[in-house]
Order: sequence, then structure tokens, then C-alpha cells
Amino acid sequence: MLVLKPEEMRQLDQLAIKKLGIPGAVLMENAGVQVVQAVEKLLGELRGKRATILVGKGNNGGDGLVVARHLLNRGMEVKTLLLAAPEEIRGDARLNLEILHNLGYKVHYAGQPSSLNTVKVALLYTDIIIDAIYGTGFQGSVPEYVGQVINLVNDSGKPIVAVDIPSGVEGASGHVHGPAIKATATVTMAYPKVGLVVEPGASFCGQLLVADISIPTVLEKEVIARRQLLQGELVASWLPRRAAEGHKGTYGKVVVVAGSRNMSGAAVLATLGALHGGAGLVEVIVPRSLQDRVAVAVPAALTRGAEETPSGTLAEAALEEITAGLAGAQAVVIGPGLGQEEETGRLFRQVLERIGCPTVIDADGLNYLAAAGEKLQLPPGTILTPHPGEMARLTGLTTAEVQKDRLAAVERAWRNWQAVIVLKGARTLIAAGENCYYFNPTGNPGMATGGSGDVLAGLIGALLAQGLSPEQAAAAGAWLHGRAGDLAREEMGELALTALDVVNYLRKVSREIWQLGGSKL
Ligand SMILES: NC(=O)C1=CN([C@@H]2O[C@H](COP(=O)(O)OP(=O)(O)OC[C@H]3O[C@@H](n4cnc5c(N)ncnc54)[C@H](O)[C@@H]3O)[C@@H](O)[C@H]2O)[C@H](O)CC1
Ligand SMILES: [K+]
Repeated sequence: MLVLKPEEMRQLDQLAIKKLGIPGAVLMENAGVQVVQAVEKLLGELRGKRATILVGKGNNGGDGLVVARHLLNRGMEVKTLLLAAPEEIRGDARLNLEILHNLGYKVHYAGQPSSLNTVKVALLYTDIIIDAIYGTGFQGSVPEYVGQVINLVNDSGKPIVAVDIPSGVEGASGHVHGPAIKATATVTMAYPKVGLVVEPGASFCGQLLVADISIPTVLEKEVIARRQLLQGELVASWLPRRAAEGHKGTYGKVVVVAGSRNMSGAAVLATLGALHGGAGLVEVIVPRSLQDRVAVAVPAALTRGAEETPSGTLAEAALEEITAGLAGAQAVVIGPGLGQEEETGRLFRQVLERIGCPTVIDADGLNYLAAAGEKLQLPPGTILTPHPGEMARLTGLTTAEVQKDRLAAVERAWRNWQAVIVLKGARTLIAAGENCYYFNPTGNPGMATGGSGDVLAGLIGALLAQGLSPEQAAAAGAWLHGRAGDLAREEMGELALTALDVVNYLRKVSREIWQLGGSKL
């Protein structure tokens, strides 16, 4: 599903209104009706229940006024609190204010500090709160009084439905500079906005519902940016359907270069990720003393032992053995558990020069890249999979700076390295080119556990080997990995979840994708 910046949404709104002749008031009416449906989903029967609607001065407030009219029609007791002076309300929002007035319905003015008590009382005697204070027109931080209102709403313990965007969240970036509504559900109009699918904004949305307000889909071609919210349907459409006559050669060979004495598990987990991601063949190359152990742990993989340093990391002398292993590879995964020996770093650079197929660089591989001091030539179709700390090293930012603006960080890394970048962490973000992003909604905090990233690297390698483009492999890998973690959480919660569970639950995801056969998940 396409993800838009507010300015792009405004452009489509304007085209729908001015070029196609759909009146703005119709769009607003549709927006309001969609919010009413969400309220109904949350509350069930509406008759006799109470709603409080907080209305700002812009069109978001206008949507709120439509909601008020429809909830009244459904027999609800509705209190509408205007946080702006009535004379500030213009255009379609004004029209809706006048309709309410003509109905004899009283909208309360609650736009100044002395109204805080009115707000408190309203919030006490309500079953649901509708946030129509700010929408896509909002930037910066909310005025002090509005901040006080928002804090009261958040502390009320009542379900909150945000109209288009939780007020206080910037639609273009997901930045939150002060108080912001913590919604139970957000009904966003026509398309998800960037600020709703990246952190921290994403955490304020609750359940995200995308409402059809009759913006014709033909207008999508006017949007140049390629930003996609990942969904099972899209991922399934990229994955190859296995042919009856297929054999292991059909699904590609992944070579995993990983592991050291203290981190043999990283090699095992990356290999398991590749095997469960559907690779035809996986060969894992590890320091010689680990080979037997790894072979027992992953009997379905080929193993190759290579020269090692005294501390048990791959040695420079391993180059020829690794080069031999690379023969016939469709994809390479390099980095998990390699350690931080200088000699292994030198080897890493030489191996990179010999790889001729799409490559996933993860973990210690990323640290070697960052430490190289010069910009290394990456294999064609490289994917980098940093967590925020690794991202900081790759871009010269601090981890806090990366997390504060993940979108900017991932864009910077893409420009620096000209590779597909997968920024892990809550709401994994993928940058694949100029204005080309994938936003991953799957995954949960239970997956913040050692080895989970190794599984992802292997999984992406498998998808590359099966012929997905680097951007599809990165995006699909992130989605499938997060989905496996989500299914694992459904059964075991977050505490006990380990990387091995992510591997094991890939089976269920595989089944879902298989059953989907290209239809909806
Ligand atoms: N036809 C349409 O465009 C439709 C839009 N819909 C809804 O409208 C909003 C967008 O409306 P807009 O009037 O552009 O913006 P807001 O309602 O978000 O109003 C913002 C309002 O507040 C001012 N403002 C911005 N930042 C701050 C700040 N930091 N402090 C104080 N005030 C601020 C700004 O100047 C505006 O005056 C969209 O989200 C939809 O909900 C309909 O859905 C359909 C048609
Ligand atoms: K809002």
C-alpha cells in the first residue's frame, strides 16, 4: 500500500477536487462516515452511548464535525468541544459547523485555559473520544493549552479514535515534539501517511485503519515517490511459486560466511534462516574448528571449514577456501559472528572483491565496512542490515540521532553506500533508492534477542537466491521475519521468545504464504 507525505496527500485531494470535480465537502463527508464505522467497531451498538469530539480549526476538525452529526443520528449523546475560535473555522469545516448549528445542536467553545475544567468533565462522562484537533496540516509542537488537553485525553483511560493522524504527530516524519494523542485506533484518510508508519509516530496510532474516502486510485500515478507499507499480499506476490518439476538447483545456492569460536551460533542461525527461507542449497563456511559442530546443528546444509586465527576467527589464509565455496552461489550472506579481529577484517575486504552475486552484509561485516576508513566497493546488489548501533557506525551519526530520525538515517546510508539498507529495530525501515522506501509493520519487542538478526540475514539471502531483486528480498525478508516473531508471540508472549523460535515459526508463515497463493493474507 502506497504511503504518502502530507504534501502529496494534499496534492491528490486538490486534483480530486479541482481536476475531477469531487467536492471537498464530499471527501470530508466520506472521511467522517469512515470514522463513525471505526467507532462502531470499537463500541458495538452506538445508541445511548456517549462520545466527546475534540475539534481543531482546520479540515481535520471539519471531519470531526461530520462525525458529530452522524453519531447524533445514531442515537449517541455527543459533546463537541471546539479548541479554536468559531470565526477561525473556514471552508468545508465551516459548512459542517453551520449544518450542526442549523440542526439546533450546540458546539461548545473550549479553546482557552479556563475551559480545561469543561474538558475534564466531558472526558469523565464519555465512552469514547474522537481526536479531530490536528491532521496533515500540523507541524512542530502543540500550543501549551492544547498540550494540557491532550494529556487529559491520554490519561482518561477511554478509547480514543484519531482522525487521520494522532494530534501532535507530524505526518511527514513521525516526529513528536511534545504532547501527542495516544490513540486506540487511527482512521487515516485514503493512504497511510509516512508519520504513521515510522517511529515514534507509529507508536501513537494504535490500530491503523486506512479509509476509502473516494480519492480515485488513478490519481496515484501523480505520485513520484515509491513508498510501500509492506503487507502479506505484496510479499506473497513476489515469492516464487514452486514448480512441480523444480529441484534444489531451481531455488538457488546461498553461501553463508559466518561464525567464530565464541559465536558459532550466529553461523547456525543464519544458515537456518536461509534454509527456512526456501533456498535450494545452503553452504556455510566457518573457521575449521567449528565445522563439525555446525554440521551437526544444521544437517541440511553443506559445511566448509577454513583457516582460522589463534583466536578462532577466519584467517586471511581462508581466502582460497572461501573463494572455492563461492562457486555457483546465487547469494552470499557474510558477517554474522565473524568477530572483530583485524586479520579477519582484511580477509573480509578481499572476499568482498571476489563475490559476483547479490550479498547480504550483516553484523561484524558491517563493522568491518565502517572501520575500513575508505568506501569499499560492494558486490552488485548488496543489502546492508544494520541495527541502530551499526547504522550509527556506518553513517557517522550517534545511535540516538539514528533513532530520532530513522528515515533520514536510512536515506543517508543509502546515499553513502549505494546499497539497499535495512534499518532494524521497531518498525524496520528499508531504503532502496531515491525516494524508495518500504515500511515494515510486523515484528515485536520479543524479537530483541541475540541471534534474531542472524536469522534475518540468512532469510534475505535465501530470497535473493530464489531470484527476488535486492529490494524485494530485503523487504520480504523483513516482513516474513517479523511475521514469524508475531506468530511466536501469540503463543508464548515476549519473555521466552528466542531467535530459534523465529526460525521455527517461519514454518507457520511459510504455510500462510503458501495458502495465500497470491491472494490476501
Ligand atoms: N479536502 C481535503 O483536503 C480533505 C482533508 N481532510 C482532512 O483535513 C486534514 C487536513 O486539513 P488542514 O486544514 O490542511 O490541516 P489540519 O486540520 O491538520 O489543521 C491544522 C491547523 O493547525 C495549524 N497548525 C499547524 N501546526 C500547528 C502548531 N504546531 N500549533 C498550532 N497550530 C498549528 C495549521 O496552520 C492549520 O490551521 C486532513 O488531515 C484530513 O483530516 C478530509 O479528510 C478530506 C478532505
Ligand atoms: K487528529
